[in-house]
Amino acid sequence: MSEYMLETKNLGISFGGLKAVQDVNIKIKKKQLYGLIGPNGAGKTTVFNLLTGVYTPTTGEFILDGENLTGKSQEVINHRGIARTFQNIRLFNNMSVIRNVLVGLHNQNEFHVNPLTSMLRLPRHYKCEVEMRNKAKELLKIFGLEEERNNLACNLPYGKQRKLEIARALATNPKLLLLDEPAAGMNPNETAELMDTIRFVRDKFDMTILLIEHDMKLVGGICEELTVLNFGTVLAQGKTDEVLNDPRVITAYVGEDE
Ligand SMILES: Nc1ncnc2c1ncn2[C@@H]1O[C@H](COP(=O)(O)OP(=O)(O)OP(=O)(O)O)[C@@H](O)[C@H]1O
Repeated sequence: MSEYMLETKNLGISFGGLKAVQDVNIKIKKKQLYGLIGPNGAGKTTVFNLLTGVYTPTTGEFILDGENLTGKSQEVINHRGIARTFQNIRLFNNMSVIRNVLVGLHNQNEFHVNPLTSMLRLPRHYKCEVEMRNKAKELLKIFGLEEERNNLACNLPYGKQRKLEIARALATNPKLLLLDEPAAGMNPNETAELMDTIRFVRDKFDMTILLIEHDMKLVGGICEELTVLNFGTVLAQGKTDEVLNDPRVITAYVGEDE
């Protein structure tokens, strides 16, 4: 069995003539907290879109826990174990907090009930509903959202909406969690709390986490290894401290500030 949860091999995609992502090779060990960083427009979100089936790679492949998922649909990829959050939060705003998590749980085989059982409201249907609500409550408790479970998602403060998005992604029982700029728009206190939450999720669920982030404090604080993208290709890769001190990486970011 592979020691890696995710391997990408020469992953790439072109849009018209533009090679948005090219020859990206990343290996993420099981239970690792791994960062994907790089200046604006470097191709980070495009890599997430490739790994979740939003885009089909033009070149290369990606393997999750030994299974090649290249070319599979978004639903299949999610079922096989990749879940994500988005740069701009995408919750079901007019649903309650708990409903948002229940939507994620409905995706799981464990909770699949024969449609006839549901239609006829047979005991199995109710048992499943109760189990799902309990599971959803458990998840909300972990994220400190249990008290607000019946509020509308849109009424949660920003930091809590971010947490709810992570809870909903976890409800699909993934092997790999992709977080797209989880600290975007957060103040330093919220960011510090989020760092604790991400570490906790990794430890509690033995989760492998790949995150895109611009906040270097967060990246340096929690990521064990990094890949830096620049103009769609890998600029540097390896242990976080070494990568962040790599002169090529510093130059790429200085260029961004100008
Ligand atoms: N569907 C698409 N059609 C055409 N070009 C695209 C498409 N999706 C992404 N691109 C291009 O791919 C490049 C990489 O964009 P991407 O959003 O992945 O960068 P990023 O590193 O996530 O940037 P940011 O940090 O600003 O979010 C950009 O030049 C972008 O315009």
